[in-house]
Amino acid sequence: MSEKKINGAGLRGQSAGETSLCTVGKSGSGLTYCGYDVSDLADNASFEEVAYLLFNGELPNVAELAEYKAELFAMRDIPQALKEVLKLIPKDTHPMDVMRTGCSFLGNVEPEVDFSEQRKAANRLLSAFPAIMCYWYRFSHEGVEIDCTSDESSLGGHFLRLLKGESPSAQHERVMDVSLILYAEHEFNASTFTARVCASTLSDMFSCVTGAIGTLRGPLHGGANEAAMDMIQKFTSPADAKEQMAGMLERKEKIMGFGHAIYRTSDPRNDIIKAWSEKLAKENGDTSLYDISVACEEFMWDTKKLFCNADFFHASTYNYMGIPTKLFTPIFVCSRLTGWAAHVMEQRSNNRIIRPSADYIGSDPRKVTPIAQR
Ligand SMILES: CC(=O)SCCNC(=O)CCNC(=O)[C@H](O)C(C)(C)COP(=O)(O)OP(=O)(O)OC[C@H]1O[C@@H](n2cnc3c(N)ncnc32)[C@H](O)[C@@H]1OP(=O)(O)O
Ligand SMILES: O=C([O-])CC(=O)C(=O)O
Repeated sequence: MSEKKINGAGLRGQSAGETSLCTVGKSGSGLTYCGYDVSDLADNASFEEVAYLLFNGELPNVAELAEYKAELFAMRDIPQALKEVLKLIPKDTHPMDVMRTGCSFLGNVEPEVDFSEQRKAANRLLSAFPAIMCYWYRFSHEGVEIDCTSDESSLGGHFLRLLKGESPSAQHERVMDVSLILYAEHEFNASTFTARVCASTLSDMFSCVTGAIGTLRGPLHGGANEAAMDMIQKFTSPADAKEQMAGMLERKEKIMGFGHAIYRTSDPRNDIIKAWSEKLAKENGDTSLYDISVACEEFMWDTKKLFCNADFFHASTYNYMGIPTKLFTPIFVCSRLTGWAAHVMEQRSNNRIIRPSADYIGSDPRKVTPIAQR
């Protein structure tokens, strides 16, 4: 294999278009949605307000939010045909593959016929994703065919209710809301860029989102929250974490949940989700997972100057809320759908097909040797 080239690889540092949705590593705490700092939104808004903001460019007033939530509420159930498809998917399938199939199938039975339906398609997916995930999970793991509707007023609460079959505590509902806000949007990250490339061919919303789900699945992107959980669960104590991580670095293994393509010294989402992890740990009475996570953070900073990204403390936070590890990345999907769909709409509003060039590094021109002589 040729030596790895870093300069210019991964399009790093190159602008690939314009957006009015988000800045990363520029102003405020380092992450803004439509001009609002993410920490301000996490403290003072709900996920539905953030979804409205991303789709409309402005935060809703009381009446607009009530109307929007009623619209989402009415679309939470999924068609029977989709339930039948979900029932066929085996238990050991990765839930991200279930989300991908669920999204794609919904696009079969409720297609976005033309772009005048783009907002409806986006809201439909936003409302239906918790049901797609939980219907499959509860059927394949517990043999239960759940009711996909609930009277929980927030999408985060609705998801927890479908997952556990009971109303979540106000605190768990709030943590889920904050988590969904933190994951909602992040400029031209890999999955969003996938969605925009797909949109630039004038494809439909369901295709754009299906492609984005496949991209988010990888452990270098959204899949890192699940991978981080798998890692910290293996550590028996803070000291053991440091020792084992030293070995991983020596073997040149990637430590999931650390580092970032754009941020250089910290990810502004980390402080927020880390504080919730600590709060939940104390209330849980067993802080060991949190303490191990803090040891990992210290070790990575001291040895490599690498910091926790949004995914790392999400692992312990979700774990303290009793969420199964394999559903961590699908929750990211439920949130990031808002960013993806907003970018699809933005791409469509000023479109040119995305088609960069490549530097050719292959063979010089040559002739085909007849097959018998090769
Ligand atoms: C919500 C999100 O998607 S946030 C990202 C989630 N992903 C992860 O947590 C996976 C772990 N992290 C990584 O793999 C990387 O930091 C990425 C993919 C996030 C960013 O990749 P890049 O932009 O190439 O990172 P960057 O240029 O800062 O890294 C350069 C070097 O730092 C080191 N490095 C960066 N992150 C890590 C890490 N987590 N563990 C060990 N070494 C690392 C590597 O030596 C890397 O060089 P190499 O992989 O080419 O040998
Ligand atoms: O921006 C990135 O490259 C990855 C990321 O943090 C995100 O998508 O939230």
